Amino acid sequence: MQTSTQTSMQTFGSRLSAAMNQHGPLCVGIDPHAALLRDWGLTDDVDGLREFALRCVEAFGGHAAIVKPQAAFFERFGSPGVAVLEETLAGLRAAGTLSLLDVKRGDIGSTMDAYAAAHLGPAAPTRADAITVSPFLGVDSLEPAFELARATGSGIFVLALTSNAEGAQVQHARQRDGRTVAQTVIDAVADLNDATPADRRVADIGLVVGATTGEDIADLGLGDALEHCRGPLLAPGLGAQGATVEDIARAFGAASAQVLPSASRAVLAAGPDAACLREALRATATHAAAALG
Ligand SMILES: O=c1ccn([C@@H]2O[C@H](COP(=O)(O)O)[C@@H](O)[C@H]2O)c(=O)[nH]1
Repeated sequence: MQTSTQTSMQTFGSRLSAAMNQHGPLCVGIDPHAALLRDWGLTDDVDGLREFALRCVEAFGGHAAIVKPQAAFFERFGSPGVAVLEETLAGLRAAGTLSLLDVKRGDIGSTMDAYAAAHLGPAAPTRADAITVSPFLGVDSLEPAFELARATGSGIFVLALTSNAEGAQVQHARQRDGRTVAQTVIDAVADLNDATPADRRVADIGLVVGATTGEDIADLGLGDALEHCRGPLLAPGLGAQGATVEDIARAFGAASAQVLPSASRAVLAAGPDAACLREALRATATHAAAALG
């Protein structure tokens, strides 16, 4: 039986869809690389990290469909860096902006339960509206995260076809039934999203499909499966990794309306001025909206 909280709770898919309509289909990353800290005139330490991350919150909060802090760049400073991550996520929440924490978690179910609680639990210090997860211990091992996401109106993005060339070693491999590993992940997510109302632009469980994977989508025949999975398709690799929004539109075809291109360095290079960062975000989001329809 549903509780009154569950019935009144908005799903992640509907919140994301509204944000994509309002701000354009773009996910902007907060990736405080050492080189970017230097370019912004900041020190490569936790003070520099905090200044960088809070400047991004100021620039993107209220202006982006969704913001994706990359956990690794915070964790490299240990617990003070994680405290900055908590502050960053809280800042985005206060601005009413969706957050997607890129942590790529994946483990046996009993441990996955704890990872889910750490990032999707209602009172967790590093809670986000959505997280990235790795399915390579089996998509079913991620069930505790799917379950908590359903209970809290959060989202999950499952790695399927990543933007790096090395991903092919695993993701293009074929199983006994002839399907690639990538296709198995996409089909499993389609099953999870099966009950999503037909009028919803995107469902709650998404996939990560790199913006750079256009030829692979075609060669592996994944276009239809991506469209039918109904989930948002996070497409990292825009800009710094060489992909353009036109590449994305060509590669994803009929699934283009579900695509959420993601750019970090390409937008962050406009810093450190918050107005310049916001302008770079707006220009990229406008371009993406025009290309993806
Ligand atoms: O397949 C993947 C999955 C995740 N990422 C992450 O996205 C950003 C990309 O940053 P750019 O500066 O826009 O290249 C980064 O956090 C990656 O870890 C990805 O690139 N590909």
